Amino acid sequence: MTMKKTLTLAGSDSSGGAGMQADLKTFQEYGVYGMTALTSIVTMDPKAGWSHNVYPLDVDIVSKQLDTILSVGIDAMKTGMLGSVDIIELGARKIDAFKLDKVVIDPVMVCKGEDEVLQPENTDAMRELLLPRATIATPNLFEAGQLAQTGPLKSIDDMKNAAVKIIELGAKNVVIKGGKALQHENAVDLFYDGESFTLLENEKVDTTYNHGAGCTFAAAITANLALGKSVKDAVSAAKDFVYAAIKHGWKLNDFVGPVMHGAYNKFSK
Ligand SMILES: Nc1ncnc2c1ncn2[C@@H]1O[C@H](COP(=O)(O)OP(=O)(O)O)[C@@H](O)[C@H]1O
Ligand SMILES: Cc1ncc(COP(=O)(O)O)c(C=O)c1O
Ligand SMILES: [Mg+2]
Repeated sequence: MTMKKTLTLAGSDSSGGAGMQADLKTFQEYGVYGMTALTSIVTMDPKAGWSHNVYPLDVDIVSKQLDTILSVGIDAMKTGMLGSVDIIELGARKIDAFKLDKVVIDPVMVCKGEDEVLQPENTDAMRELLLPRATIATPNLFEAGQLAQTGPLKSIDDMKNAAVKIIELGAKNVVIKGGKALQHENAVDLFYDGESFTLLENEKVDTTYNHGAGCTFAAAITANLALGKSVKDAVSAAKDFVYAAIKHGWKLNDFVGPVMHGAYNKFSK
């Protein structure tokens, strides 16, 4: 039996809901074979309100993981938390060297519940080196404002303006996640392919158990691309997948509630 193969170049979320853990759980739900190049390890401090610490890995270790995986070959890839500018540069070089053409860039800058950009120096490198190589970029509202350098996005018109800038910066497609952050009765995402805008909407689930939603969404897009869907269809399928995951989000402890990565197959099919 042959399987479609996917790569995630991402960080480890020790609490299991986001990062490469979310990616692998999502790939499994789609029946694609997931491989991981780990960039950084994130720990949470239970004595300090679950505040996050990021430990980037040495770029040589990341490079060796990528060589292992790319020697096998992949059908699609995603990036998540990248850890350092060196790792971003490495990712860009490998995308070029292996002519990777289904590339989902999830430009992770913040973790939910944290209000600071974890590694500000990475933002410029992602804008300059990864957007031009993106089949699709999947920023949340905050990240889209940072990449497009428009300041905070507060409306769908602001999202459209930022989407145009992100395409000008080189991404072939972009989906800006309005999610919970946008003041709107629904959870609205804006998809733009450089020609027309499409709004993806569903009910806004009233929950704080949404840890890992963005990673799960980007991983679902990646899996759908690997399976041969068009970019637009992959995004639309991923939106339904992550909606179910959020709807069935659950409490892990007093600080965090992850999405239920497998909820779509369990409850919505
Ligand atoms: N409360 C919610 N109800 C329904 N969908 C949501 C909710 N929060 C986020 N989403 C959706 O989940 C996906 C991930 O978005 P978001 O949580 O904003 O990303 P991130 O985790 O990167 O900040 C998007 O499709 C967004 O619209
Ligand atoms: C390793 C890692 N990647 C990505 C994220 C971002 O997760 P989300 O899907 O909630 O945007 C986090 C947040 O904790 C993380 O720890
Ligand atoms: Mg995110």
